Amino acid sequence: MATKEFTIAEVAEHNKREDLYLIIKDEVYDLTKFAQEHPGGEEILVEYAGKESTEAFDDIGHSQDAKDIMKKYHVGTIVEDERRSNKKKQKEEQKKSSSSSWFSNIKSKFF
Ligand code: HEM
Repeated sequence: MATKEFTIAEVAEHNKREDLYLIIKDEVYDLTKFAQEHPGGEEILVEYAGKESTEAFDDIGHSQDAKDIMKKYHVGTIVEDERRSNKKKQKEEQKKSSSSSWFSNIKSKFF
């Protein structure tokens, strides 16, 4: 089955309780129906609606059960260019973070 590809901006439009998508590890989930049943509560999912939620998901240490449930709500994948696993993008982000060191932050305040 071909999976649908989404841009991050497209997922961001599904940011409401009645229309709730999340990104976890470059995969897109439609949790509109599941949110009410979520053992961690509906509110937390609404808070992350339309957003990248990988760290939040991993930090909780979700069980294998949770990982099985999420497969049911999978609706697609992030387009290759915007994936976190995209090596080119990782390099660009490294560059970005190294150029915003404490020194360049201070420098930019003065010059
Ligand atoms: C597809 C996405 C998700 C599924 C299927 C899911 C499913 C579950 C399940 C089954 C549990 C019960 C505990 C367990 O089995 O691990 C749980 C707990 C929880 N989840 Fe999620 N979850 C999802 C996404 C998220 C996200 C994105 C967050 C945070 C922003 C979150 C926050 C929590 C919290 C706070 C708990 C309660 C943990 C506790 O009581 O100790 N969940 N979730």
